[in-house]
Amino acid sequence: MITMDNIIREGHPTLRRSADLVTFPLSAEDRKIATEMMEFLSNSQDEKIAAQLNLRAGVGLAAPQIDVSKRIVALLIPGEYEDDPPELAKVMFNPKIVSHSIESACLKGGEGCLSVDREVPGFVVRHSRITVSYQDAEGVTHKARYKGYIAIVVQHEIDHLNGVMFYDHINEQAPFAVEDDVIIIE
Ligand SMILES: CNC(=O)c1cccc(C)c1Nc1nc(N2CCN(c3ccccc3Cl)CC2)nc(N2CSC[C@H]2C(=O)NC)n1
Ligand code: NI
Repeated sequence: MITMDNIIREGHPTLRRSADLVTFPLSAEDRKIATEMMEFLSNSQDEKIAAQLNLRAGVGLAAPQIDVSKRIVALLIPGEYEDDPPELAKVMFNPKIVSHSIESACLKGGEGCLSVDREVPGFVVRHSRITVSYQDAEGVTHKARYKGYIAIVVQHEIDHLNGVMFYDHINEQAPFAVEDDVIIIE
């Protein structure tokens, strides 16, 4: 099971590496990694389990964050209300943004990262809409379009596969300065 002890923190070189493509059919190890990443996100969002295991909540996790330099991303984005189904519950292998809007967006609250044990204030400006190509656990290639909060999360996690941290996108001189056409997501 993945706990915070398995999550590497900024400064660890793996976070700045470009991760390797996953080959198919999946090895038993890669299948296990994907399952455990999803289980971590679920545990991290469960108040009781997160308290017991001292987990920080996350809606996305990339394999490099558990020191596995492979192009695997897990996403678990809850629905609006407690008993709603998740907005997105998916493991993507070899995800790639194949097209995106000209329009940009950012989270009003800024971004947090399980590998960053500090608040880094500032708007992280990203594409507001993206089209992602990825493979599922059977190696079947899919294309999906995302917008809003989900698009932001997917971009944050794909960044991890390319050694990019969210604060690389923050304007140091003016962290909250944004062009007037950037969508600010509540
Ligand atoms: C510094 N300011 C802030 O963090 C920040 C501050 C305010 C608003 C936002 C929106 C912020 N930003 C932000 N909030 C989140 N969560 C909201 C709380 N939630 C959660 C918490 C508890 C239970 C269940 C859940 Cl679901 C977990 C997810 N997550 C991310 N990111 C950046 S993209 C990947 C994603 C991630 O999983 N990070 C670990 N950013
Ligand atoms: Ni992160």
